[in-house]
Amino acid sequence: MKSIVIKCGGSVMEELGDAFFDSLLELKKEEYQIVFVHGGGPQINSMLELFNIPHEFVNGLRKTTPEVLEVAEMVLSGQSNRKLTSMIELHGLRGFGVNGSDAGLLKAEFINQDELGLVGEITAVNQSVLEMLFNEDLVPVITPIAAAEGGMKLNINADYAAAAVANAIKAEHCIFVTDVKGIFIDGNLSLQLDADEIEQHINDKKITGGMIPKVTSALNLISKGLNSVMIVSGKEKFYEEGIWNGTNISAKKEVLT
Ligand SMILES: Nc1ncnc2c1ncn2[C@@H]1O[C@H](COP(=O)(O)OP(=O)(O)O)[C@@H](O)[C@H]1O
Ligand SMILES: CC(=O)N[C@@H](CCC(=O)OP(=O)(O)O)C(=O)O
Repeated sequence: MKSIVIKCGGSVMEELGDAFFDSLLELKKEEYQIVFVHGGGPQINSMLELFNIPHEFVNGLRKTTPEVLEVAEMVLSGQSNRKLTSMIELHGLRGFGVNGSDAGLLKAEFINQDELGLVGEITAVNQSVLEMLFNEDLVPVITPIAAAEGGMKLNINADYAAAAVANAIKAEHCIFVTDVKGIFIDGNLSLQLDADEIEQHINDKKITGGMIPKVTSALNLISKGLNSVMIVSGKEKFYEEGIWNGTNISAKKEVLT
């Protein structure tokens, strides 16, 4: 069975349109098993501001106190997951929302508790939960909250969560859906970038902020043998008749002859 992991960022969640879902249905027709992992960073920020809870990011990861975790889970699981799962359902697929901490789907350990608080990295993915959903032709929609030892929950960056799922199920593709068409360098969309170029662009501060966890995850996946990783926009068709629109991340750039 071939599968595809689609990470949908909070930046674009409210703007997903028919074009995005047309691409999704095309992939479904090609018999890909689809798995969603979603974010919701901007929505968590808004809710924290509403509650007057200070928020802070360290290297692109949210510093997560117990209070922040409660709001993050409420927004991710209660709002972002619900919205995305409903939209998937409305567009003809059968979405099934699941929190990463349910049934040990995502297991994690602390990254650096002193610096980041309740933030984790995924150590294991319980594939039997996903297989059960695949067997029922359901599309899992996973919230990036994971279970740690002792029943504690940890907040996971959604890009990292998507990469961990793609790696675990040996997906053919991992697609990072965001609010831009792909990676822009000096104002131009890059159709393909390799590991060396990405490292250079990060050093030169041409790839910054929320794009860094995406490219880091992408390179990690490529190094583990995943077939293709793309950064695409959720505002348009990202796949049509075998053609991907966006930035392809590769280990080494193909030399076109
Ligand atoms: N070189 C780049 N090309 C395109 N976007 C970039 C680049 N460097 C940083 N970004 C930023 O990354 C953002 C996407 O990441 P993020 O806001 O975390 O989205 P998401 O919620 O989809 O994960 C873009 O909106 C853009 O502001
Ligand atoms: C640890 C950490 O940073 N977790 C993220 C989880 C959501 C996320 O990653 O959402 P986007 O994909 O929309 O950025 C957060 O709390 O914002």
